[in-house]
Amino acid sequence: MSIATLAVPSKGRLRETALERLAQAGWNVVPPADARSYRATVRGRDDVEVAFLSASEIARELGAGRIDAGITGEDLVREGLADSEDRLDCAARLGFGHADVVVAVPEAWFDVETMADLGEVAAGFRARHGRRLRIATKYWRLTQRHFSQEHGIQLYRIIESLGATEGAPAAGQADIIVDITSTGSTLRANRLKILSDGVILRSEACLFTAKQGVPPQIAAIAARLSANGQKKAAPSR
Ligand SMILES: Nc1ncnc2c1ncn2[C@@H]1O[C@H](COP(=O)(O)OP(=O)(O)OP(=O)(O)O)[C@@H](O)[C@H]1O
Ligand SMILES: O=P(O)(O)OC[C@H]1O[C@H](OP(=O)(O)OP(=O)(O)O)[C@H](O)[C@@H]1O
Repeated sequence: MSIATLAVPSKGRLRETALERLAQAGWNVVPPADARSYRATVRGRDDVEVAFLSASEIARELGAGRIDAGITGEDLVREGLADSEDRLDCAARLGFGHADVVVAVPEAWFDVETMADLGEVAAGFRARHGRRLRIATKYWRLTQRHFSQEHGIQLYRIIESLGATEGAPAAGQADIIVDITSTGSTLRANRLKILSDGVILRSEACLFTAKQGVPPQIAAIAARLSANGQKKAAPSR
């Protein structure tokens, strides 16, 4: 059997739980002897190699076909790769790292509750303000798809935001935002509200694989992770 490569987040909020879930499914990742190394092994297995990469690098490496599987956030895969739905499968939803990618507008926009309302605002924006509606986000691909393809809204400008996106409207850098939210407290603190049909993606950590040519050892761990995830989602009474 040839060696399959599985990528796991090297840092950040997904790393520890990803390693825990793998261990529960029977794969104990053995940390590399040299802490600076980004390669590790799985105890008792010589048919798997573990690569520690950042969560967004995992999406890129899956897209490039350089790894057989990777645990990362669905938002990073859908945003990072143009054709991810055609090429990659979420082979196991892992039940952690939950975050929604949402469209949020200032709470003070009382008349704007839906994407259709926002479309009307966008259409009249230039006439009223002399410029297009500005959307601060780092999710430009998901934003374009949601606004242009799904809701037919074409008149807007994306302002690239790499941090503190929720602060952009108050700072006058943008009018509205597209960002992830988990507890909602950052949106509330910045007096932003989610549109009723403004949830673009409900993301969680997943084990991603290519749609075709999945090595058998990866298919096996995906099935165990998936079964364990379902047990967690529906605890017995
Ligand atoms: N409250 C949250 N804030 C940000 N990301 C969250 C939150 N909850 C879950 N996530 C998920 O965690 C993932 C990002 O993890 P993390 O922030 O550790 O990586 P990162 O630092 O963004 O990665 P990289 O270093 O590659 O940019 C995303 O898939 C995101 O959806
Ligand atoms: O809905 P909430 O629970 O408030 O979480 C959402 C916030 O958490 C994340 O930021 P974080 O402070 O973790 O920094 P990051 O953007 O660097 O990940 C994210 O970018 C949001 O701003």
